[in-house]
Amino acid sequence: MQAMANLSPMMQQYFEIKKQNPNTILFFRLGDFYEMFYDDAKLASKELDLTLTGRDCGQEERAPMCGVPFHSYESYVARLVAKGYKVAICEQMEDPASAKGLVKRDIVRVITPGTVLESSMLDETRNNYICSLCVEGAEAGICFADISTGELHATTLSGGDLSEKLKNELARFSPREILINPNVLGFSELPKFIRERLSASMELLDHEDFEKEICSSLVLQHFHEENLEALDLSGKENIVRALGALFCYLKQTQRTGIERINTIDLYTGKQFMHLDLNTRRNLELLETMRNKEKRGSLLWVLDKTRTAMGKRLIRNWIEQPLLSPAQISRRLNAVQELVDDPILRGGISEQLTGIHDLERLMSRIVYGSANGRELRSLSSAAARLPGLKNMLKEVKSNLLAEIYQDIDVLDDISQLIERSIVEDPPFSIREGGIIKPGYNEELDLLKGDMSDGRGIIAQIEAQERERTGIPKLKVGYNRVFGYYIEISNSYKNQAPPEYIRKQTLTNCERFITPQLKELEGKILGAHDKSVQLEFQLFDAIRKEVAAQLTRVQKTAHAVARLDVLASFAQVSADNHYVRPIVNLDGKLILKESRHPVVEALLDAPFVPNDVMLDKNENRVAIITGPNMAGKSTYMRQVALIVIMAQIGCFVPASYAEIGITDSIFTRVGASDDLASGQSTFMVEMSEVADILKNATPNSLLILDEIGRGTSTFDGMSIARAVLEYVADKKLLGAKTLFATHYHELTELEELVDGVKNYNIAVKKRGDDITFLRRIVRGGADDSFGIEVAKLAGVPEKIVNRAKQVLAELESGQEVSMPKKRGRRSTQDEQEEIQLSITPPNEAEVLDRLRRLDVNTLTPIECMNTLFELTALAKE
Ligand SMILES: Nc1ncnc2c1ncn2[C@@H]1O[C@H](COP(=O)(O)OP(=O)(O)OP(=O)(O)O)[C@@H](O)[C@H]1O
Repeated sequence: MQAMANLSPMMQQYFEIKKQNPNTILFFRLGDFYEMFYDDAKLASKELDLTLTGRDCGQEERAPMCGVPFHSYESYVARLVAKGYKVAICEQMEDPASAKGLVKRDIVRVITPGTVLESSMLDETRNNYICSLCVEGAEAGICFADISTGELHATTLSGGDLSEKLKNELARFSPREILINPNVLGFSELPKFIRERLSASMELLDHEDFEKEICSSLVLQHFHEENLEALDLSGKENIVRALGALFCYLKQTQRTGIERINTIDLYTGKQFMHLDLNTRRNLELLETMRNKEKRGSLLWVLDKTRTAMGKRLIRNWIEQPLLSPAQISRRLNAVQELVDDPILRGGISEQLTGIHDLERLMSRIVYGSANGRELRSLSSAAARLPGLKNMLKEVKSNLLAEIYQDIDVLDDISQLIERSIVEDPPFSIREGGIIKPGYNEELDLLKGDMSDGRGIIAQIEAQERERTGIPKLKVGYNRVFGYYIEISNSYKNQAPPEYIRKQTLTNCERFITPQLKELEGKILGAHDKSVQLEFQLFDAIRKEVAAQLTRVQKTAHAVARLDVLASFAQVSADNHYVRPIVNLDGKLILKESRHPVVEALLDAPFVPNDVMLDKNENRVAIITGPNMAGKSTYMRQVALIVIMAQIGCFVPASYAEIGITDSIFTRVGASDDLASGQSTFMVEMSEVADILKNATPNSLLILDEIGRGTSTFDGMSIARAVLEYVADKKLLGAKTLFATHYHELTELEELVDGVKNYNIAVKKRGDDITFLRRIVRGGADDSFGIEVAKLAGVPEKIVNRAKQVLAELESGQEVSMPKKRGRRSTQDEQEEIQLSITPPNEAEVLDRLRRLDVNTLTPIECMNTLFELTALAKE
């Protein structure tokens, strides 16, 4: 930084910008490249595999530098942003302060993980949220904005275990970037959770950024309101603080375009079913636990949406089951209408198929970064809206009728774009070729001048050929000389004296003439003017479209809802789902219910089962039965069906009555959390503790093998105590499915009110068992663990020994040690080894092994031979 005076003006600008933005990688526009310098260049060269070069900057040492092409910068930025870096795009612009019209460089936008707008950097199926979190005392204001769609959600969290609540809320929205006030650091485990569980980047702001007065004026300014009442924000101080800090950050990074966030969705936890982090993961709502894949999740079964907007909304709906029977029925009525009318359903899905992502297109248009192609995409999406709306003309259900009202066919917008933008516009908006002939008279005149000029050039070529008698005379153009006359070497001596020689090439000479230069001035002048005018016209069209933001957003939301409802209807019709009857009396009655995901994955037919839970005699079902019988599948299917019903979808059963459930809690499987220093059993118990603290009488509890992580008696005692607690109406009395291998617990049916025993039937013949997958009343008397171990391929010797131990335990005897064998002969041992490894091609494998001389082989050859012999042995 020393000797700033020696630096070139460009590098001086660089250092000035860098000083203001020390933690940001500057992408500095130079011609057709974005260049990075010094530490940024070193970092980018490492992270992006770019070649590091040097640039002379007027200092002793050359500045380390690397660059990426302008037209493909997005992929490089995407890679840096995915790693949590911030990238600032610096563009050249005319400096109005400079009399000489010097070029000034400045940041036009900072791209951070939560502020990405470029479609190539976004996953169209999910929102890209930025979160702002303000904790003050026992309360937190939290908001989530997606600047690529214009959504903004905000709420207040308080009471209970605030840290757990925050984790749940953060996990539900899964933001890419989180702005926090210093008080958040009081929850020591939260930053770790943000980094490791959410893989989000975290920005610690100052207390002043959340200052009450400043934040409320920023919020009012943003929404053009006079007071907080108008926004329903009075008394919601922490939401205002979080919003203020968010708007300030967006203003600093985005510079323009944040006005597309024009409404706030102020939600409360009371609208939606409570699903904690573990439950969402255990029930595999959006992705599988093991591979984090969509295939195998509930979303995978339900998502038949056709648009990106629908894909994003269906995720939100699945994660937010409703609590109001009226709202659930509204969705169910719409789904019913679409299930009953396959022609309407098919037509809607056909029309939806060509509708591009209106929300994200509009964001880019409002931001000012959309090009001609994106405007054309908007108009081709809009062109499908009249057909779509027309299909809904006679719908009967309220929700579909509302969607019909909300769809604006946007014909003025599509007409404007159709009229003004060419069909296949270029990528760049600064090189012309974008505006249609006939749209603007002045542009047409300029283009006319250009083509007249080109016509005259063609005439000149013909005239000169005739006048000079040179048959190969040509008029050409290049960026250096402009228009010139080219004569091949064999005729160059015939060039008339008024031709001015400009360039000598190997085979020809190039000349200019005053007439050609005059014409060139006219053509190029017209070209520059027309490119300039095209850009201005395009910008004006873009702004005209941007002014229609609210209409497009409303339509986009209507399209998204229709898409999700049509998807639910399609899945329901395809899989013979039934409409659930939603009630408030807590009854959960299912006839012939199925697991929606397992039935879609299984090749064999799925065995349906009934469910009977209520708030009285059937509060708790203790489910016993062999391993592998289907206990977990059964319990999860009940939870998934409740969720499906409460998001407004039909359910996989022949009959379903669903009592509104305010929360579902699951404790399934065991997962170590070694990183946090917690053992399997510790994790299990802390999850159980959370469930018991947060469940209500209207919750559904899925408890799978509580207590299995410790010794039998400890485990069984804990399981029994938990069961007694959840069953007791005075303590909790929540509907519970409780799977266990502790058969002793089945005696609770006799002892505790509301407990019923069930088991999943198997058929035993000799040592073999067949899984019937049917749930029946009563407790099982055996877990058939040893038989299942045999099925799983545990060696027979061990299975036999296990049977012996079991028999001794069951008869109350002391377990005897296995009989010691006498010394075995070497022949016995060899036979045993041979028995255990005897492959079918034994002779050949052994023979080749004997003859193998590894010293003559390369390591690769050795490996290949080994693979070959292994394969042969297995044949
Ligand atoms: N109703 C059913 N119809 C057909 N197949 C089923 C059914 N229920 C379960 N299965 C199959 O049985 C497998 C095992 O089921 P599940 O994991 O639910 O058994 P489990 O009783 O919980 O076993 P464990 O006690 O060992 O945990 C499932 O992966 C599924 O393929």
